Amino acid sequence: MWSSFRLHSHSLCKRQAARFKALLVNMSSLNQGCENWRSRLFAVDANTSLGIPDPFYFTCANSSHHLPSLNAQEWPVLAQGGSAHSVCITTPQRISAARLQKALGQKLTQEVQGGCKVLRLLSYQPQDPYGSLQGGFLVLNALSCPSIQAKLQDLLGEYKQHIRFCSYQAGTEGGIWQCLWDLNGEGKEIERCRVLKVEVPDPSPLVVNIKKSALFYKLEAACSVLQECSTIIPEASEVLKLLKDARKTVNSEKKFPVIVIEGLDATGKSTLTESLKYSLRAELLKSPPECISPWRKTFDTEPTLLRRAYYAVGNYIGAAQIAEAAQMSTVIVDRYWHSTAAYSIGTEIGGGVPNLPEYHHEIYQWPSDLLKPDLVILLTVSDEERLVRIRKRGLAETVEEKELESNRMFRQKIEEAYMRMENPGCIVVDASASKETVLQHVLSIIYRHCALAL
Ligand SMILES: Nc1ncnc2c1ncn2[C@@H]1O[C@H](COP(=O)(O)OP(=O)(O)OP(=O)(O)O)[C@@H](O)[C@H]1O
Ligand SMILES: Nc1ccn([C@H]2C[C@H](O)[C@@H](COP(=O)(O)O)O2)c(=O)n1
Repeated sequence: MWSSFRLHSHSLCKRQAARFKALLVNMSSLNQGCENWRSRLFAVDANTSLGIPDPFYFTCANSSHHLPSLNAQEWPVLAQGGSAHSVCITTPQRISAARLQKALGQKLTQEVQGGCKVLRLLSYQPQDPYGSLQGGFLVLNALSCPSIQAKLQDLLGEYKQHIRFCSYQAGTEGGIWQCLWDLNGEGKEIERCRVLKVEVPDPSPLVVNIKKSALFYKLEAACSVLQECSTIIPEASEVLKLLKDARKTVNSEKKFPVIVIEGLDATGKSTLTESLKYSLRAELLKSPPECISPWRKTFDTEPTLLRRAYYAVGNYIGAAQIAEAAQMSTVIVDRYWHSTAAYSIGTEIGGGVPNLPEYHHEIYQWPSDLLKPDLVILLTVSDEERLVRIRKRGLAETVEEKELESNRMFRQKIEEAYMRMENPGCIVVDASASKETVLQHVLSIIYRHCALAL
């Protein structure tokens, strides 16, 4: 529709062209930010507990006619008479977009039950993956339910200025059609186009999303998120103030080694770091640093973008404290950058370990402006032993089998992400043995790597 307008406008007189321009402006607002929407590449994230083990990708027909059409059989919900709808968040302001993504996710999951699967959807324009990335959802309903579209339109009505709503239908020729809906007024269909098959795109929208909103490889990038949200979350200004104070006296030359202990919850980090502190007469620092921990709960309830910015800035505040402490003694750190990265990657990539980006991918690299430790130890224990330790600690008494299974996959993914970190990488230590055995094992590694006298 857009391209045919442009072609004809060449032959229009000035007045007609002006009227035409006004019509286009009108249409663009009607289309809810859907400029070039047909050239977008979509990624639907995996969700093992919803039975989608791998991500899948598609685009819609425009100039890329060489791509094959997606067959309705490839989306079984459509082939079997169910329905599919997508919601894309078009608001350009990233804090609002992140908060809307979280709110919509909760709303959709709560309100469209009964056979519906709400999957995370990301899309970008291939010529500008980072600048055009948008989040959203694909709602799959296995049951035939004619009222689902009306229900979704109703549910999404209050967000209509900030979203693009599409439905997907099986065509008589066996393909799939994407229909764009106008949520204003009568909720009319604006345009439809064929859904085309795409191979795994490079870069994957899922990875672009990690680099854009979950992992910050420069302090500046994390700070700008906290700055932007400081009007709505005053705690963000407090964190920035503490960062400024901490970095007033940064020592870049370490005189003593810095050793980081990493691992999943209840693998024995606190137990080991306390023992190391005593054995090595070292300073023990924790991450996030104590000075910002009063605001941890606040950021933990915020969307990924804000939450990870908080932890990232926490690492830089921690780095300033580490640098200072390393002037006087060996420093032991309970969690640091690898935790921020591994948990972000594990959370942002759906499904299991096979969906993680390959070894040596740039997302596994250390931020160039963050103080590097001399040694990173990753503690691992079996799932069974970890559960025993959690139960003994009394924090979680019962875990449903299904949840345990999906958590297991999640834990494996985080642990694998830890192991793929580079520069510095992690030395993996099986921490299933007794506390004393683990301590002696780790001490021997420290002596070997950090040239400390026995
Ligand atoms: N080697 C060990 N053998 C048996 N139990 C252990 C061992 N190390 C730690 N524990 C016990 O396991 C529980 C969890 O240990 P700890 O709190 O040190 O783990 P953590 O990794 O610091 O956990 P979190 O990250 O959740 O704070 C504690 O009850 C602790 O006493
Ligand atoms: N430097 C850090 C430290 C912690 N986190 C995040 C990762 C987990 O979500 C959580 C674990 O912390 P714990 O419960 O062991 O205190 O905190 C991070 O991202 N970066």
